[in-house]
Amino acid sequence: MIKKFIQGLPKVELHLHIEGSLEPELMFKLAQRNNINIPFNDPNEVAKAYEFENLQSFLDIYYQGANVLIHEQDFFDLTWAYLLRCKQDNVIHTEIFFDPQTHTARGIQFSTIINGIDRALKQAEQELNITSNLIMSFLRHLDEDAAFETLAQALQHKDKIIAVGLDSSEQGNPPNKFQYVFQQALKEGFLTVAHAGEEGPASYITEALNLLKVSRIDHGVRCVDDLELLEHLITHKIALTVCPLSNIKLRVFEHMEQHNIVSLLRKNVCVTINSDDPAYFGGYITNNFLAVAQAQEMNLDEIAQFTYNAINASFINHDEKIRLTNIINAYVKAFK
Ligand SMILES: Nc1ncnc2[nH]cnc12
Ligand SMILES: [Zn+2]
Repeated sequence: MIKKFIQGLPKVELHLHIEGSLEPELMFKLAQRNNINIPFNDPNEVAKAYEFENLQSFLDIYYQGANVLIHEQDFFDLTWAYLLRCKQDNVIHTEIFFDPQTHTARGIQFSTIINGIDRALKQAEQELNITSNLIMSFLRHLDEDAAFETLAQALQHKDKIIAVGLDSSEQGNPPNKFQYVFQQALKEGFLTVAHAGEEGPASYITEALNLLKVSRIDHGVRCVDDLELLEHLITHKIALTVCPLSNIKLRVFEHMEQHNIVSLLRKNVCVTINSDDPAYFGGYITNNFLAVAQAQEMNLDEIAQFTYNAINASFINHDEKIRLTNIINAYVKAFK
């Protein structure tokens, strides 16, 4: 019954890297189409290579996979494939990241990337009834000057980007490294988010809140190491976009039974369930819900609360939040 409830539940995703939705089959297709060499013989071999020790061992393979993305149509195809998966999973709204520097470093134009992604998002609103927002993420292993350059490129596409974010290798690359570029992004009217407290310490979460003025924290599971911070998150309703299967694959937690997301939910932290890089971590959003529910017993109201939290933490306007909340209310009522 729980499984059926989760499958049918309308969902909102807030933490998805579009490059992380590149399935091995599409990677192969694009490699052939663009004449790019990849170090695998077939899609099965790719999937077998996805055994990770930590965040860095994943990132090394993830950036390599992105090399097959060259033309605007490639970025469209990548995004469209993800949106079709969203439809299957009953996702009604999604806020996705893209990493422009992964591509501009290879000579791909910023406009090629964003126009392909944006075209798919607009088509999904028309044809699939899925709304979306796009978040541009800076790579934190690069320096702040490179982030400033990327921000300058984004200014021509302000209408397509709602927020800036911060991702890639967390440890040793604290939020304070990017405080001036985030200040500038805020001045330009972008909202801000940041990956913090995934592998890095709770102090990175505090820094992201204080220096980068983030509206929500991506991952943030290490917040439990600082009780004052935990209280702050609860009082100020600051959302964490948690990615359960990612956390297991990257060994943030050893087993799903030990994951702290359900305990955080019961402490009234605004936690949400997301898929991060589903092509690499073995599951889209429904599978993330199922994996948590299989490992830790929850009732239907607790499961639905993840979606209510995601609606509240999303970057849609008040009227849209009410519209989506009513959709969930109707689903929960009909199911019971
Ligand atoms: N889980 C993750 N953490 C940091 N950077 C990422 N880029 C893609 N997935 C990421
Ligand atoms: Zn992420």
